Order: sequence, then C-alpha cells, then structure tokens
Amino acid sequence: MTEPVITVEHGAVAYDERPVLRDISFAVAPGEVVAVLGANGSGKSTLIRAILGLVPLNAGTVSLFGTPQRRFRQWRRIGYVPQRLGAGSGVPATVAEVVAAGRLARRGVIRPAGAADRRAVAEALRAVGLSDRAADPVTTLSGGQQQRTLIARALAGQPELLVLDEPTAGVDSASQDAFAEALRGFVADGGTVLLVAHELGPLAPLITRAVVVHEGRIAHDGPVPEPAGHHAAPGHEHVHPHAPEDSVGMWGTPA
Ligand SMILES: Nc1ncnc2c1ncn2[C@@H]1O[C@H](COP(=O)(O)OP(=O)(O)OP(=O)(O)O)[C@@H](O)[C@H]1O
Repeated sequence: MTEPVITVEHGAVAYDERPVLRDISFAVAPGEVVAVLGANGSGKSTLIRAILGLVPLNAGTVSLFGTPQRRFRQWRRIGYVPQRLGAGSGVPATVAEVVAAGRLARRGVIRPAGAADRRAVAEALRAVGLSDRAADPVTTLSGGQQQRTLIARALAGQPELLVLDEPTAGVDSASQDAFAEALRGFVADGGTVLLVAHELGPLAPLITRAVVVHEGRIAHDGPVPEPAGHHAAPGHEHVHPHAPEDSVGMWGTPA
C-alpha cells in the first residue's frame, strides 16, 4: 500500500486558547493535487502551517511521508510557498538569487553551488516562465512575477510535496497561466500538491480533490464543489437576485 504524503488525525489548533481548527482528519496520497478551500478566516492557512509544524497542534497528530511530524527531518522533500512576499526589505536580490535560495536545504550552506544546483535553478525559472528575468532585481517584477519567483524557489529544491498558500491570489492572468503550467509539469513528474485557494481559475483542471474548511472543521472532502451562487447550469430556475452573501464564501458546503 502506498504511504500517504500527509496524514492529519484529529488535529486541533488554538490561538490564545481560541479554537481555530477542531478535530481535522484527512490524508493526501502521492500524486494528488488537493485544494483547501473556505471562507476568509476559516482556518485554511492555519491548517497548512500546522501540517508543516509552523504552528503547534494542541491535539491530534500529523505525519509526513509516514513519519510523525515531530520526528520528521527530511524537510528538503517539501517545498513551501507562504501567502505573501514580506514587505520589501529593500535588499535588491535578483530573481536568480531568490530561486537559488531554494537549493540551500539540498546542498547545505557550506558547499558552493554546483552544476546540478545551477541546472535546477535554470529549470525552475523556465518552468514558471521567468528565464528572461533571471538577472533582474525581484523588486522590479510585478506582484504575479514575484509570486512566480517564490514558486520557482520552491521548485528549485526539487521537492516531492509542494505546499502553497494562495499561490494565485491577486496574480495577473498571465502569471496564473504560467503557474498552472509549472504545476502541471511538477505533477506529471510525480509531485504531490496541497494548496490553499480562493479561486481556482486555470488551476481547476489540475485539482484532484477539494477539502473545504468551515469554522475550523472539514465541511467537504471530495470533488471540487460548484461555487455557491452558481446559477448558470441549464435548467436552474431558482432566481433570487437579492440573496445575501453566503456565509461560507464562494464555496458552498454540502446541504
Ligand atoms: N498567529 C495568529 N494569532 C492569532 N490568531 C490568528 C493567527 N493566525 C490566524 N489567526 C486567526 O485564526 C483564524 C484563521 O486564520 P487563517 O489565516 O488560518 O484563515 P484562512 O482561512 O487562511 O483565512 P484567509 O483566507 O483570510 O487567508 C482567523 O480568525 C485569524 O484571525
């Protein structure tokens, strides 16, 4: 039997004793592309941060590649792209330098970059369509291109699992398409993906499963649900032009 890449069992997280995730259980198998959906503040980012050990669980367990998270040491197998590039520090790193940082965990800081590192960086830049910007300071790139730079940094580490927090939020459509293409290549090479998203856009065809978080619990685990308020389907006759915003956000929970 193939070992899940991620297993969460009865996971719970609280911030300052305020419960944010309660009794979360789900698993991600190798090769899956799982989208975590849900309204603002439902706990999506907290869930992936808990999986990565960036926030502590106060109940339950997480295993990564079959190893309990607290004993897991093979972090190079995981590439993580957090929600946003932090506020500009003014350090004029080039695109290639940022992407090369994704190799550090693999080669160790002591050993200088070798041919394999340079190849991995070039390949990651190509995958996100930024080869021609390699020498430019990241600060001269658009928000979408900066996001692609971070994705390339994660890809350069040649991870087996990519964890992405809203990779396409506020990103122009050219960058969304470039990202979808990069992800398609990553998955075709056997990679596994867990991503948080508000809108799937060009990623939709790649998603194999959706997990909807609602008020700290999993409200749905299965096929990508139709966005709430989707009335374009033929034969849909229920018209309510002034219906209030669904409290779940754009993703409906099953009745
Ligand atoms: N470090 C923190 N300390 C205290 N509360 C936090 C912290 N991080 C998140 N929260 C709170 O926990 C809840 C869940 O936040 P989280 O960021 O996980 O939600 P989300 O579903 O990812 O939201 P969004 O879609 O807005 O990114 C929110 O009420 C948020 O305010």
